[in-house]
Formats: sequence, C-alpha cells, structure tokens
Amino acid sequence: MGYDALLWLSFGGPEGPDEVLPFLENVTRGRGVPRERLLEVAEHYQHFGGVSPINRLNRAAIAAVEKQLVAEGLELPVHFGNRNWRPMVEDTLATMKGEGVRRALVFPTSAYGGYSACRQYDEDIERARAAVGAGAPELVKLRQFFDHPLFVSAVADAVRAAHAELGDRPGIRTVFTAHSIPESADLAAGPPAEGGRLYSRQIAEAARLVAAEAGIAEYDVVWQSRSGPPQVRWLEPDIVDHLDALHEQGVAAVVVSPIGFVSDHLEVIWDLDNEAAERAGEHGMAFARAATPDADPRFAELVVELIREHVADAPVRALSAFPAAGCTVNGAPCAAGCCEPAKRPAR
Ligand SMILES: CC1=C(CCC(=O)O)c2cc3nc(cc4[nH]c(cc5[nH]c(cc1n2)c(C)c5CCC(=O)O)c(CCC(=O)O)c4C)C(CCC(=O)O)=C3C
Ligand SMILES: [Fe+2]
Repeated sequence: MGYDALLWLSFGGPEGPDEVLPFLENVTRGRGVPRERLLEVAEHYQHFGGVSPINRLNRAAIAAVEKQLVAEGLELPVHFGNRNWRPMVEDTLATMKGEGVRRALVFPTSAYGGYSACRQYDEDIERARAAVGAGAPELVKLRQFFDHPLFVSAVADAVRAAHAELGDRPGIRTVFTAHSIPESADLAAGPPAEGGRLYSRQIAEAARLVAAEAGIAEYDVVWQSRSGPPQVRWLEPDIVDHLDALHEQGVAAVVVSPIGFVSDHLEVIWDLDNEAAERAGEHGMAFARAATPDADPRFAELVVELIREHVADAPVRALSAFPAAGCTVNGAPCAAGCCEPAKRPAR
C-alpha cells in the first residue's frame, strides 16, 4: 500500500513535577510569552502533580486506532512522537528509521488549520527529518478533519450528553471554545488565496455543524487559554468573561464544548473544569462540560478513514465546502505563504 507506519504527532505534556518548566520552555521558545505567564501556567500543572493527561490520552487513543486498523485489515504499526515533550518526534522518527520505515503517514492531533494547529506540525515534521538526516522516512501528513462527519457526530453526541446532565431544561446556552490565538495569527491562517482567518472560520463552521446535528439553535463560539503580553490582541471573548456576559443576559445554565481540542488535556481541565466552572458557580449558573471526542469509537474510525483515503481510495467525506488543507509531504506548507508564523512581539 505504499506506507509502512503511522506517526501519531501531538503537542506533548509533562509527566512529573520536574518536567513542567523544561516543557513550558520548549513550548514558548522564541515566542512572546511573558515569564509571569509561564510561571502561572506552571502552577496549573503543579496542581496536578506536574502531570498533564495528554500523553496518557494519546496512548489510549493510539491503542483504539491500533484495534481499528486490525479490524479493518490494515497492517500499519503506530509510533508516537510530540512537538514539545518526550517522546519527542525527533527520537520517534530515529526509531522508525531504525526499524526500516521508508514512508509513513502522519496523524496530527488537531482538526484545524492555522499556525499552531497545522503549520507548526509541518515544522515539527521538517525538524524531525532534519535531525534524523539521510534516510529519514518520507512523511505524508493527513488532512484537517474539523468538518468530517465522524468528528462532528462524536462532538454532537457529547454536547447532547452534557445537555442531558443538566436535565435538558429550556434555556441552556451552548458555548463552544477553542484555544485563542493572536489576531495576527488568525489573519494569516490558511492559504493566502482563501483570504485568511481559516482557523476561526473552521472553528465557527465546526460549531455550526455540531449545533445543527445536536438540534441546538442558540450557541456561541468563544476562546480560552490566551497567553502573550496584554497589549497584543488575541481572539476574544474569553470563556470566563463570556460567562459574565451570559449571566447579565439572564442565562441560567451553560454547556461548554471544547470543540477546538480532541482530548481533555490540561488546558481543558484547568481553564474549563476549574476556572470557567468556578465562575459559573459564582453566578449560580448550572454548568456542564461536554466531553472531547478522543475516547469515542468514532474517533478511531475517523483516523482510520483518513488513512484509508490514502491507502484504499476511501471517499473524502466532509460536511462543509471549506478547503480541506493540511495534507502535505515532508513538512511542506499547505500553500505558499500558508499560516506564516506571525511576527512575535519583543518580550
Ligand atoms: C491553536 C492551539 C492549539 C490547538 C491545536 C493543537 O492541539 O495543536 C493548542 C493546543 C495546546 N496547547 C497546549 C498547551 C500550551 N499552549 C501554550 C501556548 C500557546 N498555544 C497556542 C495555540 C494553540 N495551542 C498559542 C498561540 C500559544 C502561545 C505561544 C505560541 O505562540 O506558541 C502553552 C504555553 C503557556 C501559555 O502561554 O499558556 C501551553 C502550556 C496543549 C497541551 C496541554 C497539556 O499539557 O495537556 C495543547 C494540546
Ligand atoms: Fe496550513
């Protein structure tokens, strides 16, 4: 079939207290993130013993995908590598080369375009291949899947379940969240011919599709986990401020769906299950957080279907007319000038 492995490429997270600061330094290297923000975020991690759930969740999702591959008769060993923490993708790729892998597909754990969600994974691929040097496996990245019917229906069922948790009463507001990014990064997101803002437009489109499937008429799209110096504009409103606004409007119950993420990693459990839930509590609002899709059987089916687009000519399923970019070879950008890294403000 032309491919001899799958590389599962993710963000990475610390797995012990001593790993927190070195991890954060990797994440923010060369970015305009102030030291105070770094120390504040370090505290969030230390609150959980310095362990992010992200690696464990990735390993569990990989196990489900391995089962699904077997069930569909595809023989494709899966390797796990990260951008920011062990197992680092450079080391994983060296192992793959050592095992004789010549050509591998890459599944990045993000459904969207944009610098952090798409282009930076291309840079990871390029960096890992450069580190491995001659004979590095050829790496073909799988496409963005924010509008894939399996992704949309898994998130929609999670939203329905969260509504049920609140007793399916009238007047529940559904709020979708995604990681905020600088305005400048959103403007630069996507192939230049698409006019920019591909990240926020894809998030909005995914939210629209999920709301339609879950039968929800009224919903909002907001942002979470902003960093960077305060004078730099990021996508707004923030989820916590938005809860204040909803309270002012008399909304008494909210369901929050972190549609921008595939798993319950630390930014989800800290910023939503802690901070947002607490603010909702202060306002006396009922609050339920919808699950992320990684543990849903449809997520493993989705990954294997994306693989089958390459190895078995599976039809390319998508619910929107948005461009399905993200599929490139050896870390090439989706198009010339696609998701150019934003100019970083001086610290
Ligand atoms: C769009 C996007 C996604 C979604 C796409 C995808 O999933 O890939 C995402 C995912 C994640 N972000 C994560 C964690 C962090 N992100 C940070 C910083 C930043 N994220 C950004 C954007 C995104 N981030 C940006 C523009 C920055 C500013 C610095 C920079 O320009 O790069 C920082 C630094 C401290 C801070 O500033 O908060 C941390 C610790 C974790 C892992 C959590 C865990 O450990 O469980 C995950 C999955
Ligand atoms: Fe891109």
